[in-house]
Amino acid sequence: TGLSRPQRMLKAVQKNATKGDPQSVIAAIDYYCRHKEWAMNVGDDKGPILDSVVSEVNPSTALELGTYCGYSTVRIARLLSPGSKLITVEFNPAYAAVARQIIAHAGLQNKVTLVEGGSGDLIPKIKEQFGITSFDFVFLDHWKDRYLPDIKLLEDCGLLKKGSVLLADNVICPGTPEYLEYVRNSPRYKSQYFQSYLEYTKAEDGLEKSVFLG
Ligand SMILES: O=C(NCCNC(=O)c1cc(-c2ccc(F)cc2)cc(O)c1O)c1cc(O)ncn1
Ligand SMILES: [Mg+2]
Repeated sequence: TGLSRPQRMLKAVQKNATKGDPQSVIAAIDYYCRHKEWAMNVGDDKGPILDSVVSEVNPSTALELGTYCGYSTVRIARLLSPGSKLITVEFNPAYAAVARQIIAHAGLQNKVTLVEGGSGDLIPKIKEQFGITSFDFVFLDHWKDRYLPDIKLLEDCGLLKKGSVLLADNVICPGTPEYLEYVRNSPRYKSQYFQSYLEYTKAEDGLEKSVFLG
């Protein structure tokens, strides 16, 4: 049945983006998804909000849950200071295979570690496997019903510290009601909603930024 949607997106990047140029990779994906076929990248409406939070935090250690094709991985990694690391977790091997090639096309493979597996299984192993004590920044963009259990897991594993910033995609569409209720009502978080649009559409969506208070 030919190429998958992620594989078609990869071909568009390889055809239209300049190797080693993250901005051209981002532009090629956004063009493809807006004019050819929709895909669940954070996109060019929410993307600048992601960029501004990453730039403000300037994380030494960052975690992304839900790589998909690597679009937000490239957005985040291109803004990291030298010596900083982004770990990105993807459950779906087909997605991970495309993401590795898109991240490499952008020339960001040295800043990114892509780990294949379920976030619930991998999070408890991160300290020992990567020698990371805590994350300055976490981007949540994976299965929407995993957002809440996974931040509780991050808390329990001691991977968040005072000031760690969580940024969650899709809090309106598809929606993450339990997660939102938790971060907005917990005394352990200071939460803020950034209204935007579902990628490449006119539907409402937004990002929730939550600072861990320790
Ligand atoms: O689907 C897996 N991950 C993507 C999570 N992300 C989403 O589901 C997602 C969905 C949407 C979305 C919004 C409106 C709509 F009509 C349809 C989809 C938008 C987004 O921005 C997302 O981020 C997945 C599969 C698998 O086999 N293993 C591990 N993960
Ligand atoms: Mg998303």
